[in-house]
Amino acid sequence: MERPSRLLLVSQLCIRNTAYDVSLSRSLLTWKRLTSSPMYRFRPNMGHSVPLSEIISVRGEEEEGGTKHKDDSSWKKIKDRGGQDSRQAFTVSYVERCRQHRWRCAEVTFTCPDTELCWNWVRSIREQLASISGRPRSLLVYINPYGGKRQGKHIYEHKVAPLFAQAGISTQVIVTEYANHARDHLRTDAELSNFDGVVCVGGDGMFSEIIHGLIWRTQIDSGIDPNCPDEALSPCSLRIGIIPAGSTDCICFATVGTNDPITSALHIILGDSQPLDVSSVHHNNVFLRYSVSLLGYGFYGDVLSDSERKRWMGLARYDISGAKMFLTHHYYEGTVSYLPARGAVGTPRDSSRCRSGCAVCQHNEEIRSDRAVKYEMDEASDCENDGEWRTVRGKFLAINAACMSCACPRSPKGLSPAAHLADGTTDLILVRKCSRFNFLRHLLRHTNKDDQFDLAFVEVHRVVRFRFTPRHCQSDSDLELELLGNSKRQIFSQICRDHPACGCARTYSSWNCDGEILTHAAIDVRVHCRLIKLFARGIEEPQVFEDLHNPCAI
Ligand SMILES: CCCCCCCCCCCCC/C=C/[C@@H](O)[C@H](COP(=O)(O)O)NC(=O)CCCCC
Ligand SMILES: Nc1ncnc2c1ncn2[C@@H]1O[C@H](COP(=O)(O)OP(=O)(O)O)[C@@H](O)[C@H]1O
Ligand SMILES: [Ca+2]
Repeated sequence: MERPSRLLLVSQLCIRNTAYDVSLSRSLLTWKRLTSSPMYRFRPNMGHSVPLSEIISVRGEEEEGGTKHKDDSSWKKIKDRGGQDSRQAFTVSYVERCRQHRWRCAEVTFTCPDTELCWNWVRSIREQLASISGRPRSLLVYINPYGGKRQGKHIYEHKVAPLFAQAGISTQVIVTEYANHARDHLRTDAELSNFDGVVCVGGDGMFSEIIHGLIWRTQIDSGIDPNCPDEALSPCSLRIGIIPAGSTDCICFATVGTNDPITSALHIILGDSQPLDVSSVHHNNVFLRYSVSLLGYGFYGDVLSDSERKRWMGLARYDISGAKMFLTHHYYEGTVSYLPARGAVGTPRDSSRCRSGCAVCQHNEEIRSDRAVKYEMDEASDCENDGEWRTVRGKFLAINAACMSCACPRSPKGLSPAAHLADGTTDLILVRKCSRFNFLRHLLRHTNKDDQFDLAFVEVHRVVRFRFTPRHCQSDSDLELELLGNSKRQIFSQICRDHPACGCARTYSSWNCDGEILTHAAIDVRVHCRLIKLFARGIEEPQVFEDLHNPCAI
């Protein structure tokens, strides 16, 4: 057969005793059934192509009596029915897309007429895989054994470790022994130069530990003071992988489209890279925390504070605390000041969504860096000089900021469906005091197709920085009246008296910062564009023809 110059290898090989034309180029592995067989002459021959970038591994294979013995180091002979060595075979593992953004590892075994040809195929595919840049060879893995349903260790050992081993990735695994173990290890002890990335097995709280360790370490190594809210932070070079094993798994869901451990492991193996915006939170020029997903005061802060006392309930704690906080219907008074995102493409009310290779994120990153070069100053001073602070005062049921959509199984479109992962902005959502019925309408819209912002008491702004100052003394007698005024409300105030720690009679709420409680109510928040990178690629648009050929997708 004539070999076109762009192809590295072309051969006739067999898949399950059927002959195929198989070719390898620098970007694709393709196999197409030979049509010479009369049996197949009248059937469509679509062929199958796998991008090299989606091949996980190639290995030699030995089949004996129906049992496969796998050997990664070399190809092996396949015995025919009479036990004679007759053919050689190799198996290619690759990514197959299933429903709802899930990926699986598919395999195809090619048998070859002779040893040398088989060796040639294995070697050529391995050479091409080795030339792909960005695939991790060595990872530092932290497992929270107590996250979510306490399945972190099991998930890692049974679903993830075998895939990493298959892809030739070496790992150092640390099962955490206490809260902030991973954060502190990353801050000071970990020898990071030995690794191409860090993986966390757990939920949003565990991921938060990892970013706090990595960002802090990067700033200290770069001589940057993390306590100064105006400092431009240095981006982290190590990528982070999330194996979801938590309760909400919002960061994984919003960056991959699913909270499936195998899918996440495959994104890590392929070496995907997705930059993420990070907000820094300060109080009186003292650093408090970083946030990548939800920063919520009022409703979400109260739900988290209440749910932490119900950890023993597992995942149901958020539903119970959510219902309770909805009934208490607490509002908080204060002032929100914000700096709108200037010149950025996109608004929180857009119908388009941030997807893999998002043009809005790319555009906004370009204008941001152009502006930084033009003014020769860091982003903050640039914005502060040119931007115009706006102020909103009032009584709020919730003040939320979402750096990303915050999509999660509980709310598949998220808190701010049109927010972007890496555009340098956060969506500031202000839910003013309203009736319980209206608040319920707003909440329910997080779970259906209706627009949760299309309500008179909700406003949303795309911002690069904001501050919140709570009203210091609750002199307003409204609150008392709300709680004690009529018999119906006394029922709710009773709930509060029975649970004094729930904060129902307080002036202040706390902030829910990616699932961690911040007790300071007055905060200064600034978005740092693309401060960290994940082993992810953003949510992929469904492929139109994918389902026709892929049994796993149907
Ligand atoms: C009547 C139906 C109401 C449905 C409202 C649904 C709105 C859900 C939006 C959820 C956004 C979640 C953003 C992510 C938050 C997580 O960081 C945090 C901690 O997660 P984890 O570490 O995995 O436990 N989760 C929460 O704060 C839970 C919020 C649940 C609110 C009901
Ligand atoms: N070994 C440990 N023991 C106790 N807490 C831990 C441990 N490792 C991590 N944590 C803490 O557990 C909290 C919840 O973890 P996470 O993995 O996010 O689970 P969930 O999604 O169920 O909240 C985080 O705040 C994290 O700091
Ligand atoms: Ca963003």
